[in-house]
Amino acid sequence: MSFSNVLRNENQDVFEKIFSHPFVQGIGTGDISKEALAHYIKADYEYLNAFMHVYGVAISKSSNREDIQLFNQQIDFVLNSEVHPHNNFCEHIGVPYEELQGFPLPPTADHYIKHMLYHAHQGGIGEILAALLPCPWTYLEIGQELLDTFKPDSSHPFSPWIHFYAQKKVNSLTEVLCSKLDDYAEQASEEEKGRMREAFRKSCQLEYAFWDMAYTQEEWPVGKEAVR
Ligand SMILES: Cc1ncc(C[n+]2csc(CCO)c2C)c(N)n1
Repeated sequence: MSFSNVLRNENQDVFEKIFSHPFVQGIGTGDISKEALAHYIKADYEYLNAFMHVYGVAISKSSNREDIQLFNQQIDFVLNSEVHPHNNFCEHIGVPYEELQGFPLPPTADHYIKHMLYHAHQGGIGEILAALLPCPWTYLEIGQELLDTFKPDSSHPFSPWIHFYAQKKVNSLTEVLCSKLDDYAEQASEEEKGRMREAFRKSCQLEYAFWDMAYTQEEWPVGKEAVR
């Protein structure tokens, strides 16, 4: 079995918890509060900025053009395509996207980006890929699950979001990251593979926690007002 499939299998428990989370199920039923959607968009906009920084660090550690090309393609997707699912949520709640940008991250999203940046700076390309992979992989499977279960048509408020993540392009972006991770895993020591497994699992847990953060509209318990 490939290393990426080992990672996927040993995190089946967390993937299932993500599919059944009330925010994710709410995308399927079309029923989520406007406040939770706005909270999600505010945090995700900043999260995606940090995600591109992680790809930037990966580019700086790349030793060949094939890897640079792969990370560049992922940045292009985040920059130019991921605005579509965000716009779907924004249109639904009737708030312009621009009004939800530039907010400080709540604790869980802050934890998630710092976890990825830690592996970006401390690890090699294999470890960075392991930390990044749950991000497209969980969204691809959420899209596929919601498409199969709810079969949204054009009257469904989140049909564009569901179709976006269930699409072939997200599948191929995930597959290419998996096969690159498998290449690096073949050369990696047992210790390095241990760090990859740890990074992957924590990102899965943080994907779950991110949905929960948006659903509960998590804030810092004290000192929320910015100090300038
Ligand atoms: C918290 C959070 N996790 C995952 C995604 C989805 N996503 C982010 S980047 C990317 C492309 C992979 O390079 C995909 C599919 C999101 N928007 N927010």
